[in-house]
Amino acid sequence: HHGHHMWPEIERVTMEQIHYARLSVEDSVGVWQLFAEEGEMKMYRREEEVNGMVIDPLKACHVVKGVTGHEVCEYFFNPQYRLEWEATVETTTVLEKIADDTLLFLQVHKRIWPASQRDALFWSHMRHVPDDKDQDGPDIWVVCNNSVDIPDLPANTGKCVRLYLTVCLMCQTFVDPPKDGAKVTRNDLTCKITYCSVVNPGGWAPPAVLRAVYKREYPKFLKRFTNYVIDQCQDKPILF
Ligand SMILES: CCCCCc1ccc(-c2ccc(S(=O)(=O)CCO)cc2)cc1/C=C\c1ccccn1
Repeated sequence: HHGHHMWPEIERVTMEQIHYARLSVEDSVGVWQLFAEEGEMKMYRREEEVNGMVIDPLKACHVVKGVTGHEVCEYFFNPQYRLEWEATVETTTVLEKIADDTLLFLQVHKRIWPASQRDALFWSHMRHVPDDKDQDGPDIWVVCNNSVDIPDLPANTGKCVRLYLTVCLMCQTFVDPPKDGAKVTRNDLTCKITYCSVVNPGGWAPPAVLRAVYKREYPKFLKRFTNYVIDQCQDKPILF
């Protein structure tokens, strides 16, 4: 797929998003505001507007037992599972298979009153990156979703307002070695999940409405997704 015309952007954006995902909220530029906390899940946002439109960057940190980062990324990336965990998506279509690990999606989201309905056109790339810090560090799996403009699929021609997103799901897997060389079981697995997103809603939507939607929807979104993965994996062999 390195010959695909989108590949240089895919490579650049993916590596840039991994960099941002690895920054802890403490030492990131700008003030992160903790806006939701449920058990191990902590959700932060920065309040940012671009010409009157809310584009609050979001960073969610979560720790989940019993699954690997590869499994979490597989269920996030693979379109066949999408509608089972994504409650705000009405339709999802793969327009192009850029590579085995890279797809082009057109996605229509459910309308959220009082705003108009949104769609999203984005590439999605899944990648395994060895932790360059220390060789025996946890391996990292990521899925990066990034909006693209395609002349043949112009924005805002139908019923939907085109939203623009950059999303990164980064997962680090930690294995607690079991006693005296016993087989690793799911109880020995811990997955540290960092979900970053910047969404430009496209057309104007009242800032208070958008912030209320995100405050309500994002915690539900991440909890529903991670519970779905735990449920799907529990009686399956571990995918490292
Ligand atoms: C007024 C409404 C404006 C649009 C709201 C909205 C914006 C973005 C998105 C969204 C959320 C997750 C992704 S993804 O992580 O890439 C996975 C692929 O689907 C892509 C897009 C959705 C929604 C609509 C509701 C909403 C808001 C948060 C969380 C969940 N739903």
